[in-house]
Amino acid sequence: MKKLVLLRHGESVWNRENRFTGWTDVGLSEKGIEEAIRAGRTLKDEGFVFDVAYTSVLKRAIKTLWLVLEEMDLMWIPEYRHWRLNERHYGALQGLNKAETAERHGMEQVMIWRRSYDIPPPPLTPDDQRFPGSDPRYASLSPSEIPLTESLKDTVNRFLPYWHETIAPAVKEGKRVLITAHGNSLRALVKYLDLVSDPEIVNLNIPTGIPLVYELTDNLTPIRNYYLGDPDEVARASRMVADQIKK
Ligand SMILES: O=C(O)[C@@H](CO)OP(=O)(O)O
Repeated sequence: MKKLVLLRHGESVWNRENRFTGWTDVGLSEKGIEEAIRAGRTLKDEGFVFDVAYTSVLKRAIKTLWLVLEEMDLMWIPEYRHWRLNERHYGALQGLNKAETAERHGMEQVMIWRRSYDIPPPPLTPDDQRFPGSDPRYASLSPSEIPLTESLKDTVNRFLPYWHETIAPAVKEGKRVLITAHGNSLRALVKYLDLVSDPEIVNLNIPTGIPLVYELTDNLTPIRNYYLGDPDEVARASRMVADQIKK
């Protein structure tokens, strides 16, 4: 049996302000730092050890990884950062308050932008200062790989090549893998691993800073998954994510 641990970064400053974030590179809030340290402590107390870690090129996920590894006394293991693990690009919604956006456009529309599988939020224009085209960390990407917006389906499609080429082979080879990433990039991976249907994925919300453990067969078919946390607390935290568009 193989094990894989997924961890959404701790609360970010824009999570606290309830703003759509996407590829915006915001840091962790004080609470987010505490959540990451707690996640590291829990993993250590539960006897987890990692051989390698993967994260995005966004500092809220990188910092979460660092805090976890520090807490576990595993700062020496290899860490790989890749843009394919980034949060789903939120297009022209990036920076807007979620509840205010729902007031302006209606809950139903925002729910579609936020959670539908294949309808993306309104796109940025390439001259928008939020467009990541001139950010040096994306300099090696082809123009078609730099998003103006993304649906969850787009996120699945750009995440999976890295999963198949890099992460899955490491897990198959017996490496104990930790992935620290984002609410929607992890939803993309969960959708793929658990064969979640398009309508069902709408209801999946991943809370910040709570490790999600996957037990997998040698072929990486999921056997079961569970959060390392009190189930009531996990349910409450997931509901809070879902409710961010309510006032
Ligand atoms: O703003 C974002 O990038 C994501 C994650 O924080 O938000 P949501 O849960 O609304 O998809």
